Amino acid sequence: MKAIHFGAGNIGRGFVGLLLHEAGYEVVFADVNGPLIEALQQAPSYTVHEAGETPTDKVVDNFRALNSATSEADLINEIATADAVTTAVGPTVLRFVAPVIAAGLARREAGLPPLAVMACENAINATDVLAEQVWANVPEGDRAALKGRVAFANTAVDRIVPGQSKDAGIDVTVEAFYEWVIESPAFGSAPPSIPGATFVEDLAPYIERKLFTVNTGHATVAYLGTQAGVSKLSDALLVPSVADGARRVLEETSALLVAKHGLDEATQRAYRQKILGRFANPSLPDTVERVGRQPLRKLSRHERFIGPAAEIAERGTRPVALLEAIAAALRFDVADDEQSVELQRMLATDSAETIVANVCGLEATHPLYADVLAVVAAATRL
Ligand SMILES: NC(=O)c1ccc[n+]([C@@H]2O[C@H](COP(=O)([O-])OP(=O)(O)OC[C@H]3O[C@@H](n4cnc5c(N)ncnc54)[C@H](O)[C@@H]3O)[C@@H](O)[C@H]2O)c1
Ligand SMILES: O=P(O)(O)OC[C@@H](O)[C@@H](O)[C@H](O)[C@H](O)CO
Repeated sequence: MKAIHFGAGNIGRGFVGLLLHEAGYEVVFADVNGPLIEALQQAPSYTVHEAGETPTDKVVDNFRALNSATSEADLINEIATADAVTTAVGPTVLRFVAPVIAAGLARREAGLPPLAVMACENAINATDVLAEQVWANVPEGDRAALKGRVAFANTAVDRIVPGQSKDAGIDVTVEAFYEWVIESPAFGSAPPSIPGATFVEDLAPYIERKLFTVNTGHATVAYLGTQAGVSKLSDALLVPSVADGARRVLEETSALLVAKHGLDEATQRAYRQKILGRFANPSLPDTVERVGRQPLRKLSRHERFIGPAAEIAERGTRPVALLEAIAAALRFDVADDEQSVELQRMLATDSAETIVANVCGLEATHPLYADVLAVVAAATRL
């Protein structure tokens, strides 16, 4: 079995690549980072260090690596004969990998089993977004013929993989916990064989539970921690106001998830407590800068803050802790984060109305609008 994995970064090497390797796939990493690809090409293996109370090392071998910026023709041929394509490049990068997947499909022999395509990004229905972009790169007249050659499945991936130290090379330090949930109906009776993954009929409750608990909580700790002057993520939870803010945010999103998806309240309480414990793991060298990265994405309409806050407001409740977290997110000012710089520029030059419309995607008639407008107005420097 062969899998092409786009994005040989933290989660790519430390999670998706590892689980595909353990499932018996030969993994072909594709990335635009030239030095990273060269390092992977020169190494017979790399090690995933699971940090925690019982540190464990796992060795990944049987992989190859291709520079997707300079070896496009080779990559297309690899996709044409692969069993699976996965991505962990970031939701905004999917449109750049879509054309090469489309070209690989066009080369694929009709007799081969459908190519399993799974985007492993922190976003609701990321594979649907990728699929749309792949089909946009296939001439209309060819689409019907290629439909049977591919199966697109949404997934939810969960493992904290922090930024790696410069001397780590291609090895990766990760937390021990992981969860990969894959929506199965697209595969019919032949889902890919990935023993480390869980296959479910409907991903919606799983991706929302993950994004609105793990990622809402994580980002809250990052933004409140930044305001408290802390850099290491686990240290932020030692600040009582940060821990309290995260706890209250997760109570709000949990109430929504329980009401919306019928989750068991006690199970959800245990889930969020476990997650706060994962954030507090001092063996993980994670930072508020990484977890808070790309605040414009994180403040967008269907993401971890506005997404649940909007639904809570639609149900007639005011999301107080989420609004406090949004206020902290607006203050995220990190010089080497392009979106943070852009956000601060907007706060200095644009009206609150423009920012709420363009960043948060809320219409003036929405029940959350006035509250978000007030929070943004307090952060603008006009
Ligand atoms: N790190 C985590 O804890 C974690 C956990 C779950 C999900 N995720 C999600 O996984 C995705 C990747 O996150 P990460 O932390 O691994 O980031 P990362 O920056 O470590 O890795 C992303 C990789 O994608 C590569 N890339 C960028 N553009 C590309 C292109 N056009 N073609 C091929 N490769 C390209 C980059 O060079 C980089 O190596 C994000 O969507 C993130 O939300 C991350
Ligand atoms: O990757 P982002 O920027 O969407 O979010 C940052 C972190 O919250 C995220 O990477 C988590 O570590 C991960 O989602 C845990 O599963």
